[in-house]
Amino acid sequence: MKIKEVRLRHLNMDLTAPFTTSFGTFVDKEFILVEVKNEEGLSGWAESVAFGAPWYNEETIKTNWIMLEDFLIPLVLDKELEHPSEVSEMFSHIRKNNMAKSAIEGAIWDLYAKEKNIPLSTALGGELDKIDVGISIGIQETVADLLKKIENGLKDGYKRIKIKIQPGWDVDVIREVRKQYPDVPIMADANSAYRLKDIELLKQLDQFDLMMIEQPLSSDDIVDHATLQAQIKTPICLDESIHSVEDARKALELGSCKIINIKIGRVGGLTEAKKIHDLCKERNVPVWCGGMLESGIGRAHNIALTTLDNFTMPGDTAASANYWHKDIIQPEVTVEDGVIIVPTTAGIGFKVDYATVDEFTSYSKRYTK
Ligand SMILES: O=C(O)CCC(=O)c1ccccc1C(=O)O
Ligand SMILES: [Mg+2]
Repeated sequence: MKIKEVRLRHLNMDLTAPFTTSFGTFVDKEFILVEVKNEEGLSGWAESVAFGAPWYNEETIKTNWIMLEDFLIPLVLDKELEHPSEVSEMFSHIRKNNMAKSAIEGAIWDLYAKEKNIPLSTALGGELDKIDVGISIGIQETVADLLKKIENGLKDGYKRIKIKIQPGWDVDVIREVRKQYPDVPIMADANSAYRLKDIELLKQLDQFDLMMIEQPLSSDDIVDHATLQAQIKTPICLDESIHSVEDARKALELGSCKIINIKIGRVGGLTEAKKIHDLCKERNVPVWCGGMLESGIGRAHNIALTTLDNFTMPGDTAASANYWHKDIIQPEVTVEDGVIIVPTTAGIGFKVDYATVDEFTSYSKRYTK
């Protein structure tokens, strides 16, 4: 396989509703779409999940664009590749910038699967033909608004409800939700909003039988999380703190978490994501696939990854319509009874809708050797 051309596009898509986390509110999603082409003009696609501002991690759309243009694209253009797993090796001397790396690595995985005429899920070694998904609900203005969103999510069939929390929107809110829904699988995601000094408050969450609490403490911490996990019953799931299979190994060895949220972008690509999956499987630690408000292209990658058999908990890959007025793939991602049917056609398994891509593209650039 040889990459003869790379095209970067900058897109901006309006969300159907604002999405609020402890670190900020999204009303739209700006992102970079990566298209790689081989000698026959076949295209592979992926997106960067970096946000416009460095809220979730240190990367942004602009830092990703620069990393891609100055370092990552030149490393892959016109190189003979046997397998996409070589890409993360080629990038290994470049520190961090995982979302930028993942964006081009993912596009190469898609192209590889298309060249082989197999689904991306199969190329990754995934075997599930359908996957379970849940929904992530942002911080709302009122508890009534939250209960309404949960009702809609359950009506749509989602298999678990994730509730974003932050100081001031936590124990009392979850109590109300539990009162209304005593048996629904519920989890909370704090996006690093607490510190160990909040331990008494976090202990109170134990009474609600949550599936897990996601990333309660600092985004760069695995030490305090271990202290916290030893003192609460609710399983901790790490998101922001895990950037690699090595981070996962250390967190598991310290007892910092009992579950890991795998996000392809956060860990630098599909190859590393699979390694984390494999390590967790070996250690009987369940994983699930997180989301970054992706367009259909990122969503398709998440679906493919989730077909690996240790993705035993519902992920955040909700339907396209949960986020977008119109998605950039055909067909859009749909969810029925909390299940997504895994596509069986080559690569990501969804057609890229060029006209809609163009509609949302503000600028683009083409790279050749
Ligand atoms: O629905 C999704 O795509 C995931 C929503 C979500 O929880 C999220 C959205 C933006 C940034 C971080 C997170 C997160 O999982 O922490
Ligand atoms: Mg999270």
